[in-house]
Amino acid sequence: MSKKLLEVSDLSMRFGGLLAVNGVALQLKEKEIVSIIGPNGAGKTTVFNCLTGFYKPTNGVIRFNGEEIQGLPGHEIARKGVVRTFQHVRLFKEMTVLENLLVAQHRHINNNFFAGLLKTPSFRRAEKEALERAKFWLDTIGLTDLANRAAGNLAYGQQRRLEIVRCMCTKPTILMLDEPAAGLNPKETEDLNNLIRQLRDEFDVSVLLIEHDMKLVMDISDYIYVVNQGTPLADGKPAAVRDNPAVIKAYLGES
Ligand SMILES: Nc1ncnc2c1ncn2[C@@H]1O[C@H](COP(=O)(O)OP(=O)(O)OP(=O)(O)O)[C@@H](O)[C@H]1O
Repeated sequence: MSKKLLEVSDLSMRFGGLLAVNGVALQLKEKEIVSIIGPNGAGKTTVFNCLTGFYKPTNGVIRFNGEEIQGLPGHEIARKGVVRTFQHVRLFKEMTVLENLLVAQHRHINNNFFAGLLKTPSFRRAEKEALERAKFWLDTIGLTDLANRAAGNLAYGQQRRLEIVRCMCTKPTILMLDEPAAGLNPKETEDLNNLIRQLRDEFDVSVLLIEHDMKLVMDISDYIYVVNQGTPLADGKPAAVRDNPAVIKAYLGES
């Protein structure tokens, strides 16, 4: 049986009078793709923000590899191997495509100020490895020819893919994607679907996905959690969730 990586129980987040997340529980096992879905404002991104240390949850336990991580600062959670993309593209748009991937690895390269200043052999080696890793990921997503282009000048779908491999440069255990298909055309969404599967199959990441594109969610997810107004509504395998009357009602009730 595959190992549980992430275990969340009774997670709540209150903003003043608003209980944005109310008793959410979820699990993610090794090499699984798990989605969180729900109508607009359901609390999905707030769950991500709690898991990645952007918010300190009001209540609940978040275990990563058995260790409680709720309330830890974001950089510590990222260092443990839990990394994310955002709902809106957050690349360094003025920097080149390649530079965006190098910056992501600064922690590995610049870990010692004097080593950097003196360009010691270990520093040079780390720099070389970072460059090789960046080139590898550019090749994987077919952006090698655009390595020296400003990231902001890439097509939107390319920017989305670049953001994902920027996370991969830090060798994550859990990759969290917040609406990665938003704004993509059907071909780009298909490419995204293949990329996520490739990352899981070849690079052993486990994926937590927030997504509104139901075709993608139903196709790619091993398991789905549905939240509505901050509260867990249903969870199960894609077919069971798709046919769940409460889920259908929550979505149809939205329009
Ligand atoms: N920092 C904050 N301060 C106050 N309220 C917030 C904050 N962040 C989120 N909220 C509120 O919490 C609720 C849940 O928002 P959240 O962004 O988590 O929903 P979502 O399910 O990700 O929505 P969408 O699908 O539209 O992105 C909303 O009512 C939102 O206005």
